[in-house]
Amino acid sequence: MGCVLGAIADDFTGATDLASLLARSGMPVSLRIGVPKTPPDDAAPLDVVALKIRTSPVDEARAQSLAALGWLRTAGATRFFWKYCSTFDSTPEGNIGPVAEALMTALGADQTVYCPAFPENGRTVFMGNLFVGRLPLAESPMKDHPLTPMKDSNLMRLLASQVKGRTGLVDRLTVASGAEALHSELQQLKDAGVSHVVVDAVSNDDLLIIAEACRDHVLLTGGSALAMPLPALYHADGLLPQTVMAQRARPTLAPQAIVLSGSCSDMTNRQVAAYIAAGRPAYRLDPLTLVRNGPGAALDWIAAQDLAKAPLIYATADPETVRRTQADLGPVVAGEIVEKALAACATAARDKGAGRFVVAGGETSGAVTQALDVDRLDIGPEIAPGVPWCFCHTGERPAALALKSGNFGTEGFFADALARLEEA
Ligand SMILES: Nc1ncnc2c1ncn2[C@@H]1O[C@H](COP(=O)(O)OP(=O)(O)OP(=O)(O)O)[C@@H](O)[C@H]1O
Ligand SMILES: O=C(O)[C@@H](O)C(=O)CO
Repeated sequence: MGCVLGAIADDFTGATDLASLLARSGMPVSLRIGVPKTPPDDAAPLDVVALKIRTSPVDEARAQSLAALGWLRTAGATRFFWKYCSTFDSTPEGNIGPVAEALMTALGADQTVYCPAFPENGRTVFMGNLFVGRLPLAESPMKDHPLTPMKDSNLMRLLASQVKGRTGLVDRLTVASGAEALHSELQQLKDAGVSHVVVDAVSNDDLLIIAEACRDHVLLTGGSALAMPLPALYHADGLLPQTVMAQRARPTLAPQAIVLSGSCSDMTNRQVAAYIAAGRPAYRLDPLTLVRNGPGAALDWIAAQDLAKAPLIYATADPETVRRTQADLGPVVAGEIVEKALAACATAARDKGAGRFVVAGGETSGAVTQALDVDRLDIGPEIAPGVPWCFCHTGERPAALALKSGNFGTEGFFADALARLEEA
C-alpha cells in the first residue's frame, strides 16, 4: 500500500521525535532525510520527510516544504502533518506560519489547527500560552536559545506575526467538553474567517480529543504528540489498514561510538556535565578558536581516541558563554561554524569505524546526518519520550543514530542511549 499520512518536519530531531510517536501505533513508519530524489515507490503508510528549515529564509522553507508535499502526494498521502517544535521555536518571520499557509494553499484548506503541546515532555498549552514545565515559554530556558530565542509565550501573538490570515483560539474549556464541542467551535471560527486556530492541550487526553475532532482535516500542525493518536483514528476510519510494523532485522553495528553535542539547551548542558563527571573522554569545541584554526585539533583528538569509550565532542555552553561568542561572531556564523565542525567530527569518527552516533540538537543533527550521507532511517527503540534509536547505512556500513532534541531526555541520557542499544 502507499502512504496515507505524509508528515513534514522542520528539523531532524523533530522528525525522529514524530516518527517514534507514530511508530508507537505499531504501524510502519519511514523517515526520509530531505525530499527524496527518487519516486515514492517504497512509501510507508506513515511517511515523514525531515527538512532542515527551522531557521532558513522563509522562501526557502516554503519551497522545500512544498517539494516535500509534492513527493508525499505522489506517494499517495491524503492527510498531512506539519511538525514543528514543542517549544514553537521560530523567528518573528517564520517558519511555522509561512509554511502552514503555503501547505494550506496547496491543499485547498481554509483552516488549520496549531498545537505544539507534548505533555510527556512537560509542554502544555493553556489559554493560548505555551508552558515548559511550570514556566511560561518566555521565562523558560528557551528565552536563551542561540538561534530562536523565545521571548513571548502567547502562541496567537507569535503566529500573528508569521501569517497573513486571521488567528484565533479554542481554549481548554471547550477542548475538555469533547470532540463535538471542539468541532463546532472550529466551524464557527471558520465561518468568522479565522484560518489559524491555536488549540489548548494539557494532557494526552486533550490531544486525543483534538485529533478526534480534526480527523477529517487534510492538514494538521503541531508537535509530535498531536500526531500520536492519528494512526488509530485513520485505521478506525478505514483509511489505514492495521498492518503490523515489519520488524526489519537490526543491522549489526560496530561497537565504536561517538557523542556529538551542539545543543546549548539547559538539559543538554546537564547531560554533557553528567557524561564528563562519569569520567568519559570529552573535548570542548570553542567557536572562536574554530574560526581562527578550523576543526583540525578536534579531528586530531578523535584520531587519538579509543572510540569504544564513546568520547564526547561538544560545543554546548551556558547562555552567558553563548552570548559572548555571539557578540563576537554573530549567531548565524557561530552556529554554522559549530555545525560544520561537528559534521567533520562525525565523518572522521565514521571513517575511524564508529557505528553508533548520539547527537544532541536539531540543527546539529541536521548537519551531522547530512554529512554522513544518510537518506533514510528506520525507527528503532525509544530511549526517552520522542528520542528513538534510528538505523541506516552510512556509505557501506550500517549505523545507529540517536538524534536528541535539545531539551529531551534526562541527565544520564548519553550513557543511557548507548546502554539501550546494547539491550535492543
Ligand atoms: N558555544 C556556542 N556558541 C554559539 N552557538 C553555538 C554554540 N554551541 C552550539 N551552537 C549553535 O547553537 C545551535 C543549537 O541548535 P540545535 O538545534 O543544534 O540545538 P537545540 O535547539 O538545543 O536542539 P532542538 O532544536 O532539537 O531543540 C546550533 O546552530 C549550534 O551550532
Ligand atoms: O518538538 C520538539 O520539542 C522536538 O521534536 C523538536 O522539534 C526539537 O527540535
